[in-house]
Amino acid sequence: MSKSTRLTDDQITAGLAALPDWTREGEAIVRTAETAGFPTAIAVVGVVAEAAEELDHHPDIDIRWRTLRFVLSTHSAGGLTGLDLTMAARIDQALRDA
Ligand SMILES: C[C@H](O)[C@H](O)[C@H]1CNC2=NC(N)=NC(=O)C2=N1
Repeated sequence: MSKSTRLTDDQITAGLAALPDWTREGEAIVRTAETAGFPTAIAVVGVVAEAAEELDHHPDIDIRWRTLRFVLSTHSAGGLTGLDLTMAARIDQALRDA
C-alpha cells in the first residue's frame, strides 16, 4: 500500500500501539514532550525539520519554552497515512537523542 493512502481506523489503532506517546485527535495524531530547556527544544525542532524535508512530510510544531507539541496529518489525503506514523517514529527518535 502507498505511504500516502489514508489508513483505516483499525490500521491507525494498530500503528499507535507502537507509538504510546501519541494520541489521536480526529484526523491527526499529537504528541507533547518536555525537553531539558529551550535550546534543547530548538535543537529537536532542527532534527525534526531535517527528517521532514527528507520525507517531504511536515508536522505542525508548537514551541512553548521547553515544551514541544507536534501534530501530524496528511493534508493531501485528508487524514492519517503511513507517512504520519513514520514521521511520529522519527520525532520520537529525535526526542530520545536530545
Ligand atoms: C508538494 C508537497 O509534496 C506537499 O505539499 C507535501 C509537503 N508536506 C506535507 N506535509 C504534511 N503533513 N501533509 C501533506 O500533505 C504534505 N504535503
